[in-house]
Amino acid sequence: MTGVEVKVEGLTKSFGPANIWSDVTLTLPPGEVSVLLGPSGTGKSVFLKTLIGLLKPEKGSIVIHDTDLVRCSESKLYEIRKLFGVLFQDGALFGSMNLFDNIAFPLREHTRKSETEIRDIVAEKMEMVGLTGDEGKLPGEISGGMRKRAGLARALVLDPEIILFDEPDSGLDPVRTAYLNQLIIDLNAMTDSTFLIVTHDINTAQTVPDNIGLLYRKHLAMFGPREQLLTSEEPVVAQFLNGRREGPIGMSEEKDTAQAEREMAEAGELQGLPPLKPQLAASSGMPDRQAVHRRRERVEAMMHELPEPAQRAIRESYGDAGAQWMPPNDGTTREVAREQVAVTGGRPGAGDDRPTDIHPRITDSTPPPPGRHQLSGGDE
Ligand SMILES: Nc1ncnc2c1ncn2[C@@H]1O[C@H](COP(=O)(O)OP(=O)(O)OP(=O)(O)O)[C@@H](O)[C@H]1O
Repeated sequence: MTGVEVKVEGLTKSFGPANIWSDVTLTLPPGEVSVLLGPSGTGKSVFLKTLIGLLKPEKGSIVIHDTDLVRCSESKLYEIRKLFGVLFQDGALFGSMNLFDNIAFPLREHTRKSETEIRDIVAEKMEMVGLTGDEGKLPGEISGGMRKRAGLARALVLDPEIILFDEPDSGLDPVRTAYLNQLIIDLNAMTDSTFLIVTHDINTAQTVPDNIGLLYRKHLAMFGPREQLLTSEEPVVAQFLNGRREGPIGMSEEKDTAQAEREMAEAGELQGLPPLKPQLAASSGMPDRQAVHRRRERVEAMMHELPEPAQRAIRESYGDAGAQWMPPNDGTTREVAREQVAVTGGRPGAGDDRPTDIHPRITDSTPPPPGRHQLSGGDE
């Protein structure tokens, strides 16, 4: 099942007089993985809760399958909510139920499936997250990483078209986070669902998503292809990606502009961004990630809107083949560039006839990731 597009327009949310964010507009592309970043307290969790209709915004719309969640009836909202799977921070498992019953819970609540069907579905989802054999364990008897994976199996059990992850990496060590990130990419390859991940983990933001958004100063400061944020020269982005004190983000709120500018000037040499890391690819043996191909078409169409560093990074991420479809920097039109692709095998000016790969996988220089069967390793 392919994930669905989520179109958010002009969304504004306040609690009483306290405005959390205003005029948030973004589209989660179907089946792609998006990450939402932002300093603590900027309302990322509130955004997730608003998306699934648990909180009502004052303004704006959230359109899924032609239905505006903000304005639809309660019964329609109930139906639309079934399209969502949510992984809460702690997995949100029932402490007194074993993993099987926890994962079976949404099926027993929302469907009329027989116990035999439920057993098969639960077994399938537990296998997907590497928990086969742990059905009888209680949440209190397993590690935090396993609880996250059990929560993920439960989020998957109704075959959702959209999966929301609220800080999936919180409380996990870097190694478990790396396993979980690989699992997220593999699940995306298996399900082709639309993913939105809220995280503070810079490595997750650098290596997992196709798109990144940043909530800052009560607005969505940015949302676009991962390379757009990861190469952005905005001070707030540099501060966030480098985890520094110097910059516009303060301890409890944003600093005033004068103080931030003073600090930035003093720490001028710290302005740079960390090197761009390659995006994780699905593990070997996994289905091809369909989102990679769709995203490539989509990014091609919007290339001219992106800043030059982002364009360069995208081109580089596709390696030699990137020259095949990116508008060249020499003023040649896209049509001419396409002709050059046809004639020269993709490198304007190159006359050889090396074979071309129309949809090469995003390059990933990391060692081959673990297979599903290994995911439970080391968690006990
Ligand atoms: N139900 C509520 N009623 C009133 N205020 C709320 C409610 N839920 C959240 N808030 C406020 O909204 C703001 C944003 O909270 P939220 O948890 O979404 O931030 P966040 O960006 O997810 O933070 P963190 O990164 O620390 O998890 C906070 O000031 C919080 O106190």
